[in-house]
Amino acid sequence: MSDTHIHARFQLTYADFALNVDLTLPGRGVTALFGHSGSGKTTLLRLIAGLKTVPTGYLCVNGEVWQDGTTCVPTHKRPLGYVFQEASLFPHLSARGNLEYGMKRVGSAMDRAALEQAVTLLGIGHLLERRAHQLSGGERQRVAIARALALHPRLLLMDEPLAALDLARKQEILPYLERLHDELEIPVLYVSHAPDEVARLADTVVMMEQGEARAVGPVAEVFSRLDLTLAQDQEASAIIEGVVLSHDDDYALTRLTIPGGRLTVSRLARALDERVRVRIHARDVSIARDEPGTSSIVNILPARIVELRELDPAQVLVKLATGSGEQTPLLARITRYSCDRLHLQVGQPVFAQVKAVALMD
Ligand SMILES: Nc1ncnc2c1ncn2[C@@H]1O[C@H](COP(=O)(O)OP(=O)(O)OP(=O)(O)O)[C@@H](O)[C@H]1O
Repeated sequence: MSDTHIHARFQLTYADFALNVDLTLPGRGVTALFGHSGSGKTTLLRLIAGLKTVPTGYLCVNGEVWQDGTTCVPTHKRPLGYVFQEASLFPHLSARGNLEYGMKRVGSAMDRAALEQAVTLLGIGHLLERRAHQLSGGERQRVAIARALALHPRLLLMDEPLAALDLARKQEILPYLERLHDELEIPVLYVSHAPDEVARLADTVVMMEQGEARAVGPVAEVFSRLDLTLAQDQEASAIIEGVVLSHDDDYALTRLTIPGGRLTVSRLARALDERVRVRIHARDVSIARDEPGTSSIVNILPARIVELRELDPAQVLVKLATGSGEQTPLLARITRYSCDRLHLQVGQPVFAQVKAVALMD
């Protein structure tokens, strides 16, 4: 059976920094390289692109070895697309000119179908005759992504593609990026230090810390690990994948199916059966030992306590598992006082009261 993974093993030492990773990542979908500034995300991406090489490195992408002890395919021969923070378009060329310029480099290997598909995926058909300077930052970045995809890469690398954009431009481009994990057959490695972006776009997260991969796994799993800084942050939240089950137009509500259970949220402008990703902040979840009788809170979910972690003298973070098979992680941030008063313990069945659920877009 063919290998549908990315295997990447690199060790590198600079004067004040060392990178040491040995990763096996999915060969499809969006994998975020996530971490603080200086944790080594860009260095890792450059090693994967071959822009930086170390003699002991190993890289195999969906069964193709790009680097091992004897071979190191040079960057320009690696079938990859690279999107940088700033879209580096030629200002004197139109969007179309920029797309085709990239394709000329691959000569006979150029693939019109790939170009058409990239133009459609990024929604830039109506912008093709505009010069680069007549495009907004978000539109330029969409052209840059389409240009990378038009080369029919077998791996797409994106280094903080939204970092140079203001909030409005980010919102404009995010829906197009979201399509990447639904519609692209190739793997995408996406560098970001923004938890929101990662929660919304990525399937898998590699959490980088001081040159090492501190955690690797599905977004929902990594975001709910109490030993990682993500869960300890004020914005800590559980990420849940749901499917639209029904709408209640009378009360302006939508019911979602989530693994092993249901959630009710404000009316979503989404079709039935559509997949959605929601986040529930730890600060919006409280815990009751007994099933609350009359409550204004709509979502009261039976759950079990998986882990407790004291954040400071005042606060405790609680990891819960909800759903019939207890497969959906939830986080709750409560006072240490309440934790003691309720005698909360690992393994205990409780009720999670969810005050707010936010759609991830
Ligand atoms: N050519 C180099 N020589 C020496 N040190 C370097 C070199 N390139 C990067 N570094 C150092 O390696 C570390 C990791 O840098 P890197 O750019 O990979 O981090 P990052 O996680 O991508 O950060 P950011 O989010 O700020 O881009 C930093 O401390 C940086 O100063």
